[in-house]
Amino acid sequence: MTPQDSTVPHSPVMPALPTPSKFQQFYSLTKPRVVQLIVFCALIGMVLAVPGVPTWPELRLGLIACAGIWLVAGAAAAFNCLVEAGIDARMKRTSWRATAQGQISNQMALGFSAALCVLGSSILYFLVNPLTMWLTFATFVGYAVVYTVILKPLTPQNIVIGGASGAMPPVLGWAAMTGDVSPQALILFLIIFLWTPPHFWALALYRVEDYRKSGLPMLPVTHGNEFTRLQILLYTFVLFAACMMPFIFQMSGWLYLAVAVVLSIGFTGYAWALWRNYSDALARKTFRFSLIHLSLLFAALLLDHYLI
Ligand code: HEM
Ligand SMILES: CC(C)=CCC/C(C)=C/CC/C(C)=C/COP(=O)(O)OP(=O)(O)O
Repeated sequence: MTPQDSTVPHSPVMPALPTPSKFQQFYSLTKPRVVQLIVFCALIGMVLAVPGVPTWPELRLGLIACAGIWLVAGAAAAFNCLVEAGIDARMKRTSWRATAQGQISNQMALGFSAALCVLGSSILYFLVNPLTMWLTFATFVGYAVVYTVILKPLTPQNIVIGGASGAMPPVLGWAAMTGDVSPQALILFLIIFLWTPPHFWALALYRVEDYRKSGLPMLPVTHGNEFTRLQILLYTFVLFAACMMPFIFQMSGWLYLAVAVVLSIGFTGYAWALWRNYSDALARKTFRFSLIHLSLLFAALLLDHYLI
């Protein structure tokens, strides 16, 4: 059961969940599952940046960089929870958050976010390299300030432009290992960038009432269900092409290609089915499939790099 399930009002069958500990409350502000996938994508950037099997110093550098990126990404997520405490309180999906419930004060959340950001940035600056620190810090600002504070309340294209910060992890991983940003890393950036709109809009479709209440100009609220479904479909087409790029540009082999084709057909298939015949249940499945798509796509890059 997820925490948001506990917000079902006065359910006769659902016993109240025990109040989470202070540690759990702070930890959940870092959006752990999202950040896990973010760090995994950074890890794949690291793996592809190093030809063959990594040496022990490379492995150690990679693990340290993962820790630094993890901390700064968690800081960005916590800052988002702080800024959006009022909005989160209005939405069923997010109303359980400790900041929304007032269990963690604004000062505490700010201090927590700042501490994670300073710690993570210091690790990256002193133990990895300054370029990775600056890129990761720019990503923090991109998500915490540009997306959360400026774009999200301003335009339905918020997640498209803001998605650039979510797409940065492979670039950060690559920079950590090589001290440089390469075109190959930018291909991985492009894949996550194009994946983000169908990922988010599928969720926004079946959570549309939440977003209406929030007052945020999310696409299904401003442009309706049908237009959003069309956008999802179009993005999955372009994403399909982008997912072929690692093979075309010889960053991967046949294993990746086979997995990428199957996953892309799956994602486009969901988007097509959603376009033809909408239901909340299908939108939910499409959102869930987006997570499988990105996770397996990047796992295939890893396997391909080592096995073939
Ligand atoms: C601006 C970009 C993005 C937006 C607006 C967005 C939005 C969301 C939202 C609203 C959820 C919550 C779903 C729920 O509570 O049921 C979610 C879940 C998730 N997102 Fe994203 N997302 C973005 C980018 C990313 C990126 C870049 C990644 C990873 C690389 C990612 C990975 C995930 C994962 C793993 C979940 C599931 C979390 C869970 O099950 O608790 N998202 N996303
Ligand atoms: C330094 C670094 C790598 C930073 C990564 C930034 C980051 C955490 C990107 C993930 C994007 C994300 C959690 C979107 C959730 O959307 P939302 O915030 O609109 O969702 P909500 O409604 O659940 O708050």
